[in-house]
Amino acid sequence: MRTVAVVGTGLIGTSAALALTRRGLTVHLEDADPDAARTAASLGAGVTEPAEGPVDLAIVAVPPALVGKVLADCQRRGLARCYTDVASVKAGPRAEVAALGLDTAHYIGGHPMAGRERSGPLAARADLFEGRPWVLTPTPDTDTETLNAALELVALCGAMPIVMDAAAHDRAVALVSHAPQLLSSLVAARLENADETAIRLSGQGVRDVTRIAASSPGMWVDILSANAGVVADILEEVAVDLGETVTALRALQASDEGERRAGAAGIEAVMRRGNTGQSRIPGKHGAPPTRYETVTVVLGDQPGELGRLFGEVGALGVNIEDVTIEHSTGQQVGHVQLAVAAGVVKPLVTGLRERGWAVRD
Ligand SMILES: NC(=O)c1ccc[n+]([C@@H]2O[C@H](COP(=O)([O-])OP(=O)(O)OC[C@H]3O[C@@H](n4cnc5c(N)ncnc54)[C@H](O)[C@@H]3O)[C@@H](O)[C@H]2O)c1
Ligand SMILES: O=C(O)C(=O)C[C@]1(C(=O)O)C=C[C@@H](O)C=C1
Repeated sequence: MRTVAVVGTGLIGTSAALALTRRGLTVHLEDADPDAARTAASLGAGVTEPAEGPVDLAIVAVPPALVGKVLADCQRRGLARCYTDVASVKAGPRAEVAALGLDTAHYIGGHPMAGRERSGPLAARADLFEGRPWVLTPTPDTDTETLNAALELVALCGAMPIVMDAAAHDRAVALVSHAPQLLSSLVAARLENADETAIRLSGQGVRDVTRIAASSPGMWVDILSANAGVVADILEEVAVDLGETVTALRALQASDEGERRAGAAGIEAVMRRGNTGQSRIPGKHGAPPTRYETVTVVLGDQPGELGRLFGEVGALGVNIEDVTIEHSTGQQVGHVQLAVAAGVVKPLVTGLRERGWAVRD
């Protein structure tokens, strides 16, 4: 594959385009909003000039409800030999593509399971898809060249292909993406009118749970409209759990000791079920979940400190598996939590302290 067109140069389109240009492919960028395409080009994601002939693959990266319409336009123009999309729901776009009588042999549905709570090209990252699952939903009439082009796209973006049926995909993402999005929004919604003194105490817990509550409402109405029934079923089950949790909490306040014990058992049960569910989430690259240790470094809020820290961790021969940065309101320092393999904690802590870093015990 040498030439690609990205139609829709928002977060996902531009991230894919950046990954592909870095691999030496020629990427042609277009968007209904010319500013978005120009911005993506200025980031090095490709060129805004149209291709002279059909490109090898066109990636339709527009909101889910527009996939059918935009694909129809691309196929009418003969933009590419093969087409894919990246929409967060798969059955709806596929039904629309069929209803519009489009060429289904040269179109394959796709969905990278990576994103951000921000939209637009400026939020794009070339490494957004690295190590992440990327679902492909071929049908019996998908032609082999199209499947291969999509597999090559996934590989070039550093992601892991997962072939699934569109309906099974939609049921799965209802559980691991769509319901969690609404639950995050519901938790964040409690903060809407909360007292400022409470908000100022926000630590990492509430930040972790509410990060995706900053996502685009318009995009999510579009996504949830195409998967509403399954998501509603999951939230109904959550509502039952919530009811039981409230009952357990009330019991914890009872004067009767037996009732209090039952309440504690109820809360412990929900915590344990949560532990079990959380531990099933795969680690990097789809590998079994790995237990990393956390080393917390206190960092002065000055330019370049983070880069210097990462450089020195690298010089100590330690691989950073994940990183979380916690800034407390009104503080001039941040806490950088480095997730590293358990075996390297001791030498890392010693090495960093020798180099003058404040490492928390
Ligand atoms: N945001 C995420 O976390 C995420 C993750 C995976 C997949 N997706 C899916 O990727 C797709 C794009 O999402 P995004 O987050 O990049 O959104 P975005 O809002 O950042 O970008 C969408 C872009 O599509 C453009 N567009 C709209 N109509 C168009 C048209 N008719 N022709 C050409 N361009 C048009 C918009 O101008 C915008 O630049 C969606 O289908 C979404 O479901 C999103
Ligand atoms: O991490 C985020 O910010 C996301 O929005 C990612 C996320 C997800 O739920 O995992 C959101 C929707 C997409 O369809 C795929 C990925």
